[in-house]
Amino acid sequence: MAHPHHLRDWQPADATPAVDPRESAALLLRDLRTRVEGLTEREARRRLEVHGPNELPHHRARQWPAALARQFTHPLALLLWVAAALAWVAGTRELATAIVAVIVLNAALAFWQEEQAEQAVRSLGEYLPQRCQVRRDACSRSVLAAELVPGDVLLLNEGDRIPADARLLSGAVEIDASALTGESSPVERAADLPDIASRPLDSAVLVFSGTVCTGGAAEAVVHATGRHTELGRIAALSVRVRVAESPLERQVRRVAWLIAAVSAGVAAAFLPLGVLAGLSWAQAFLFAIGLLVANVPEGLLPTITLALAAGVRSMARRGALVKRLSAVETLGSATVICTDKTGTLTRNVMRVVEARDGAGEQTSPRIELATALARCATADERASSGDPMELALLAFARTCGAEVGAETREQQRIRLFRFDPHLKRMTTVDPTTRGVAAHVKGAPEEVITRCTSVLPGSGAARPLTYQTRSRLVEVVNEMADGGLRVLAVAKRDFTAPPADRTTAESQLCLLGFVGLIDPPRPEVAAAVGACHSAGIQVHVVTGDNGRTAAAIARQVGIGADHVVHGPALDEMPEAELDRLLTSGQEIVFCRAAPESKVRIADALHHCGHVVAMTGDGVNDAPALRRADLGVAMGASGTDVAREAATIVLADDNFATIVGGIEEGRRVYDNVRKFVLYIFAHTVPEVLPFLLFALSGGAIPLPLTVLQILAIDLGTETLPALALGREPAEPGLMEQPPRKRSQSVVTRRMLLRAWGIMGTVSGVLVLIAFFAVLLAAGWWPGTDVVADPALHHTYLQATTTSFAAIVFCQIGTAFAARTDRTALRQVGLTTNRLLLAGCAFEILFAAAIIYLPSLQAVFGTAPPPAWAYALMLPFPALVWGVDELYRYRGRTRSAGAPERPGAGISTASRSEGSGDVGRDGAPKPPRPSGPGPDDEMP
Ligand SMILES: Nc1ncnc2c1ncn2[C@@H]1O[C@H](COP(=O)(O)OP(=O)(O)OP(=O)(O)O)[C@@H](O)[C@H]1O
Repeated sequence: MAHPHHLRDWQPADATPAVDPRESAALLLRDLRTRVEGLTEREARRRLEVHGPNELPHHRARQWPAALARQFTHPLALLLWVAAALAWVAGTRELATAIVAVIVLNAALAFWQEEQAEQAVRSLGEYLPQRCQVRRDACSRSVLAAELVPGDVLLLNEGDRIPADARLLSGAVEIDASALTGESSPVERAADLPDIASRPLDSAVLVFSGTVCTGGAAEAVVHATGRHTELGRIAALSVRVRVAESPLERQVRRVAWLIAAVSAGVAAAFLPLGVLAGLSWAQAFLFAIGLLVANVPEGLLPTITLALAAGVRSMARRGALVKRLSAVETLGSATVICTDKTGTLTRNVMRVVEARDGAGEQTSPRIELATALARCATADERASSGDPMELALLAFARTCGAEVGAETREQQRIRLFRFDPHLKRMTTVDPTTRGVAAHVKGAPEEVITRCTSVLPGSGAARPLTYQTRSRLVEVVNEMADGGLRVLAVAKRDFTAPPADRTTAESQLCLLGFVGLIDPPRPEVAAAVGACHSAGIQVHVVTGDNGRTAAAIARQVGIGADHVVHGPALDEMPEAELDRLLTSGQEIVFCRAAPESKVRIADALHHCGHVVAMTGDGVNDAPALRRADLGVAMGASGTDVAREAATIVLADDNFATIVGGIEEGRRVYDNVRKFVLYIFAHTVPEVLPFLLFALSGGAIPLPLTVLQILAIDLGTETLPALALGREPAEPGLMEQPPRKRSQSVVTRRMLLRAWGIMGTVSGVLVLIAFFAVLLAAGWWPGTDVVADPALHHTYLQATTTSFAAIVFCQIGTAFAARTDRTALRQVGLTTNRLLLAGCAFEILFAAAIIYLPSLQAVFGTAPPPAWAYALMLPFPALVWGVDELYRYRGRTRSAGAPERPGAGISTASRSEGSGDVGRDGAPKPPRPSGPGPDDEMP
């Protein structure tokens, strides 16, 4: 862009025009060099260059030096520092150095992992940039909030986040300024209120960036953007992303501490044992430290954070933006989804497919009906902005010959009583040739009760009789049963504008009904099926008619045997609601007020469910906050809902929630695989030490301390990380949801890690060790240090132990890839990272065994070739025994009675057409009962 030089040289800081936003609107417009019609697009671009983007300066969320320092000072690291100091004091400088190297490496790795996690969450903002409506070149358009400039005319609506500081020009809004002022009750702001407040924040004509519009509509002129706004000045950046510790991380931290305490205990116990076995105190001390260092699980926590962050990333790719790391995990344990209908289950692309006259008959629509629809709307067909339902109604009105231009409509309109989700109707008062008329549209039951006459397909209006009324109810039910959204349209003529809403909406003449079709999204039925086999129930909570909602629900396979009407829900006692929600039926809550969602979320939570609740409107915010997982609509939802929610669906699609649940389950599973793998090495590492101690020194130590360090902190790291990236296991979505209280470490996991894979590895390692020693003529009690020939054999034997553990851990890694299924089903090569990790593991081990410089440090000597032949089957043996254990588990559970939670899938399949329930109602998804997966005490 060509700019005069003086403009380009301007610093944004000096560029704010010195205006007083509290002067009169006319003066302010003049000072900002703008008009009610808005800036021109070209001028807006120019100003953007001058004032800079409407963004707050990014101060990095994390101060990296502090974050790095934390990695060196967390309790587990401190434990290692103590060990290093002790090693130094004991005179073993190289061990001390090795421990310090371990601390540094670990800190670097943890820092990098956390940085990655931060980055994953931070970048989410870029997926969902805030947009706002402005008027430019006299037309309304949607622009990025970051491109707003002083002088822009903002069009504010219910649910919008205020993107900049502005002065109202017309209209009135209700503002929630709690983010800025801490005041939680909404305040009234209107263009024509007197401005008598002492501080600008309280001014009745100003609105500020960072607050939200919870009701009403207004136009306002922007006077400050970016860091010149009040929000920018107080630098109270509202933190959108919370990186609080998740329950999973808390649990793992506990486990890490438990292991650290056990290792410290084992190390302390080793001291006297070692001395009894004939070691000097100094040597025993050294081994104790080695044991301690080897078993402190330093890498556990950051790796889990990284796994969660990877989950956040891949969910974002699937269209679900998660604002909190822990939500990934919560999603994986969801047991119930409460979903909206329009836009989530359906496509929100509406079309009028049926019209009836005031008597309920199918005739060609009269112009009165079309005119009422054209007048009673806020959408703009030409700009295709506004509610999709209204756009469909306008299109229909146009084909019936009505004038649907938004501009004339708004100019002529005398009053607008907005759509209210509680009243379920809206009304406008517009001029007619003979005076004025109130045009009403809304839910049929709300409108019919306010009618006293009907307009048939031809001829004059006639009184609404009792018979006609029952006929109308039948007609509406018939239309709704076909899945149509039915709206009633009515009008009343006045000589002068009615005084209030009640008058405008009384003694109406029913003009007819329109039925809109909104087909289900094609992918939803499969997603609902997936929920059912995963033991997840789906309830529908909608403001729409029960029959319409039930019809749509059935089309996508949701049970919908029980339809609960809003008023009935309001009167239902808590106990009955709890009973209903635990009955295992899938329920359609219809004509529900937004507050009902809070009640449903609370009741479900009370019954032990983990609830994902969707919402899009301002009134949904409390429910979104209250549910375990608030899910907001990214495309059609309001800013308010998006702020309150934990997850934002970029595409508003129900199927995306289910994708998120699968992702959450996968991440949780992978963390467990990773923990299993890390745990399994304990036995083959500790067993040699115990043998040495218990034999009273007759058996030389089969493994050195530095070799243990090389395994735990060298060869094993990459395969462990790779397990965190394992693809979803087959049958993952056929498992019932896990219990909310279930611990990551279960008894079954410990049995596999220590009892099966660990024990097998331990035995194999000792076999290899003794084979090398015995082959060279060693016998228990022979001193391997005194005899130089035997000493070399001893070095070869310990190296063989080291190599054997590496071999066994490769088998463990492959076994850990699956929790229940056979590895054949998972596929041997499906985790490329793991293959690479194992290759690294082997290269690293080879370097330690064969590079002379490393041989000196780690005390290694290349084992004889036949020892490798002996060890070659080790991976297959370790994996094979675990494979047998899993096989036994599968055959057992196949013989056992069906697990609860899988009930839903069976019910829905056996009854066909997704008609879940009836008598064979699905069981509520109860996570698997006590069994081998029993929680840790
Ligand atoms: N713009 C409108 N004008 C008049 N009536 C409306 C309008 N929008 C909705 N209604 C009526 O109010 C009822 C409830 O609408 P609301 O938007 O609250 O439902 P909802 O909860 O969004 O439904 P869904 O779950 O399908 O998204 C609708 O069934 C319809 O009868």
